[in-house]
Amino acid sequence: MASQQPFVFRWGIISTGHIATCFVKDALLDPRTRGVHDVVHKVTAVGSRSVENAQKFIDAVAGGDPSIKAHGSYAGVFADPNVDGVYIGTPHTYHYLNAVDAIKAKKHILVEKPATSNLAELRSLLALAKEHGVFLMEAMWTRFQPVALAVRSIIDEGSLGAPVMIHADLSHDFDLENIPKSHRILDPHLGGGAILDLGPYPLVWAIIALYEYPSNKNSAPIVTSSLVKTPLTGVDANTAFTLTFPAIPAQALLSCNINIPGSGGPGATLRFRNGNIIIPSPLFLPKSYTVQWFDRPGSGVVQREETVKVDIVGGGWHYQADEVARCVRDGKTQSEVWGHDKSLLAMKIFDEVRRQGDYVLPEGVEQVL
Ligand SMILES: NC(=O)C1=CN([C@@H]2O[C@H](COP(=O)(O)OP(=O)(O)OC[C@H]3O[C@@H](n4cnc5c(N)ncnc54)[C@H](OP(=O)(O)O)[C@@H]3O)[C@@H](O)[C@H]2O)C=CC1
Ligand SMILES: O=C1OC[C@@H](O)[C@H](O)[C@H]1O
Repeated sequence: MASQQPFVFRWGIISTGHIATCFVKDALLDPRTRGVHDVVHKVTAVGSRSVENAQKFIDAVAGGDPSIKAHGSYAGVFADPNVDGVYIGTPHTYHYLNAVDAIKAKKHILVEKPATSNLAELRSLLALAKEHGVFLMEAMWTRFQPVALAVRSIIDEGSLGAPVMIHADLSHDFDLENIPKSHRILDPHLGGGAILDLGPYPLVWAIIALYEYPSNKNSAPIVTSSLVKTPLTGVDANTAFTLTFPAIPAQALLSCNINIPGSGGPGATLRFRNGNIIIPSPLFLPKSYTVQWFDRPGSGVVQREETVKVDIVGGGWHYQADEVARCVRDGKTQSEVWGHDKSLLAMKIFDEVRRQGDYVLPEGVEQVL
């Protein structure tokens, strides 16, 4: 019997910065190196604000592959008939406009985190995607990685009981004093600051452990937040936020910082009635997890502990690409793992965190209010 051919997904890449490089390197890896046989990825077009940069990117990241077309505009990629879907790797505050143009050209979309600058933009984008019948997913790569999938099944299996509290932090020292104020992490016009850039990662673990927990029934949490802004540009440098899920009941205590390194301790501790799950740093790409079981519920005395290490070939961005290809192949317009409800929830939380911390994006940045 002839073996079934894998589904080929043809990507157009929007922008040529850091994350676009990471994504394309992973997309070009042979999927069989991660045990994937049903989908493959082809990069057929790269769009940049300059055609020279697009070609340089193809030369540097894709070995100058002559089958990849260099476009001197993003619009060129949206109009390219050899593109099934686009990967959008521009700064946060461009995601909405870039995705709108792509949707109107009937391209499927994988858009970097955070999906948009605010909730209103995302609602508008999803309505447009629905109207045009295209697939759209926020690139929440961590949710598709082996550790996240394993943690989900350990929680489902039930021996840890109900979640009670999760602690999660992602910190990175961006050397704020020595980077230009126009850097995307500092510039409020680009949605700079900790919450929009790093916030999605502590949040993804709260979503896995609490929002997805069956008794929560997909309810949105109550949010509190506190921000310390950098005097350099006024964006949030240190952000703490809590999420309370009354239906479980359980809480998350989350933080993100752009002017200190990670603590070196666990990235996240998921605390249950009967034990803990410990996720090492960095929270966006954990390579192991530890499960602790107490001798009896609530005792805190660890009777058994298991650490599982995972091997990842590549940078870990390809798992989300596989999800996009499979969903499109199967005629879906959203992922069941990282569906629109989760991106909407994230934007709702980030809006509220910014509102309580009085972090207002400059006038004209948000396209929909
Ligand atoms: N999933 C992950 O692990 C990561 C995700 N990200 C996300 O990716 C996005 C981009 O981050 P990153 O790649 O680090 O950023 P970079 O600054 O490295 O790249 C951004 C690219 O966007 C394009 N661009 C379009 N308009 C502008 C503008 N006004 N200013 C600057 N660049 C512009 C440029 O490409 P060109 O000149 O070719 O048009 C530029 O190279 C962010 O939303 C971030 O949240 C970032 C890092 C890691
Ligand atoms: O998504 C991300 O993960 C790693 C961080 O260093 C980066 O700024 C962020 O965008």
